[in-house]
Amino acid sequence: MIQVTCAIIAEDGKILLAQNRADTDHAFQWEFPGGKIYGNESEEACIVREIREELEIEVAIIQRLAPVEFDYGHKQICLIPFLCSVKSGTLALNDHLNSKWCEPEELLKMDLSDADRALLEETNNWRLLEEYARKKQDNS
Ligand SMILES: Nc1nc2c([nH]c(=O)n2[C@H]2C[C@H](O)[C@@H](COP(=O)(O)OP(=O)(O)OP(=O)(O)O)O2)c(=O)[nH]1
Repeated sequence: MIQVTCAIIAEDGKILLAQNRADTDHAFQWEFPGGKIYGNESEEACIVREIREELEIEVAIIQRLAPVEFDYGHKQICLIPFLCSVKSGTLALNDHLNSKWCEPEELLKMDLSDADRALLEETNNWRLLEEYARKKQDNS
């Protein structure tokens, strides 16, 4: 089972999605940015590193949500989501084709990777994501 962390980054009531490049496993699909845990790296160190590498953004971790296990047939992943806020940086696309800030409801209309859809279908994850997006709107 491949351990993968992903960041649910909220700003102004919206959540950041990143689109996979054509040469990747889930070409053109949208995902929460993140990546595989290396060696004995902690989940938290992994997500902070991945977002720094991929998007040139420094994030603060707000909360770990429930991981989902997903079987793609040729690979099994455990996707570990973290609610995150932006500390600093300007969004760059070092690894992705595109990015999009989405209202929570809009996320569900996107062509998401299957594991990400499963993650959002967990009622508790969805509730916490919506609450967090709303809070980030009120703060802005
Ligand atoms: N980053 C990320 N990967 C996801 C998500 N959903 C999902 O099924 N995946 C899959 C795609 C890949 O098979 C795997 C993550 O691999 P990756 O290529 O993003 O990780 P990485 O940056 O560490 O990759 P690399 O060093 O091997 O190139 O998990 C998601 O929301 N975010």
